[in-house]
Amino acid sequence: MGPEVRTEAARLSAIFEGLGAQPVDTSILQPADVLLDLYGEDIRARAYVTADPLRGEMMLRPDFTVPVVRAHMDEGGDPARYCYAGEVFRRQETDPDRPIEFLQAGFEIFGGDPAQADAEVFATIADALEGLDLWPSTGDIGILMAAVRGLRTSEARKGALLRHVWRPRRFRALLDRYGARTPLPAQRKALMAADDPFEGVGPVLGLRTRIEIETRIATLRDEARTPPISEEEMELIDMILDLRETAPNVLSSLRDIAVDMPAIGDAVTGLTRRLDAMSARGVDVQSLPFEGSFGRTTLEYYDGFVFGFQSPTRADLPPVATGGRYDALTRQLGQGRAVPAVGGVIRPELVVQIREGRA
Ligand SMILES: N[C@@H](Cc1c[nH]c[nH+]1)C(=O)O
Repeated sequence: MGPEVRTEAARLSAIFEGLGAQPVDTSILQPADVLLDLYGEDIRARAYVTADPLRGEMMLRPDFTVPVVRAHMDEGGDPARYCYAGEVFRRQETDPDRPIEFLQAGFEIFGGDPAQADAEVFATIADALEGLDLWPSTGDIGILMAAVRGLRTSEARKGALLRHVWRPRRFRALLDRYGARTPLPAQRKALMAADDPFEGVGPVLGLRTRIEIETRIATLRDEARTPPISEEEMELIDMILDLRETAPNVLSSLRDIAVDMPAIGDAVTGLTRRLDAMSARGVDVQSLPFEGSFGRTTLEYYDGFVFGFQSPTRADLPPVATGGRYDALTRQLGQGRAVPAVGGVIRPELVVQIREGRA
């Protein structure tokens, strides 16, 4: 890594510190058994995990956010803001040109008004990247979550959809099944119809007990008896997933959708307030892109505003900056306490690479 990269990381840290963020460090080796699940499927597959004889499973930190939240929930008072710069580690499964170890310079805001904090994080990162002509993307996982929670269907279905919000393909498949757009697989249908599913199957082998299997079949039967999600609600969810427009146009579509789906009302008000706060900070909200599905494939702790900045001329590079809101993560690590929180990171190596490519 060249000295320019360290200089760039220091420049970014100085910007965050200038906003009152307290510099923090986290151990490179983190407890995997406690933390790894919080990242979700993608990172779980990409973390470097090792075993320590006394501490159990350890991993090379895949990011700073989770360790910083953990430390804050253990010992910090609200509100608080932190910044950091250091290496994170992620396996690359397919692309050998992507680094497995890279620097992140970032900051996190705990507490305060969520719309203001979202706007501050986004505007600070946009300003820090000024001159690189990057393209922003934004989204809001909270809108889709609110829509799912408001569906007129069983809690079991809502729970399953919420667990898969970050996995678009599985979410789609589940939704289409619940909306009766795809039929039940033949085998499942036969199982549902059988008077005694154990008849003629011989002794119960395998890892699951008979009681576990019976409970699972009862759950599947409940599911099969639940009426399909209405076509009207299916279409509203589709409309949310397909949103891809400037933020003001998305906002007006969402207001229309909220008439038929009042459950997203608060999330839409939150988006309105965020856009106002962003505009007050000089963000060009009129042309800001917003996608209903943005941020659904990365970190599973995001549950509100999400954003990224990408080079339009270097689409081969990963996003230069990413971030988002993760209120629920603070509750998971807070032992009963929770605080609204948002943050973002910039990758100094990519900033230098793009800047040099343009020089
Ligand atoms: N930790 C995230 C970025 C982030 C910081 N704060 C919120 N999000 C990442 O590694 O992509």
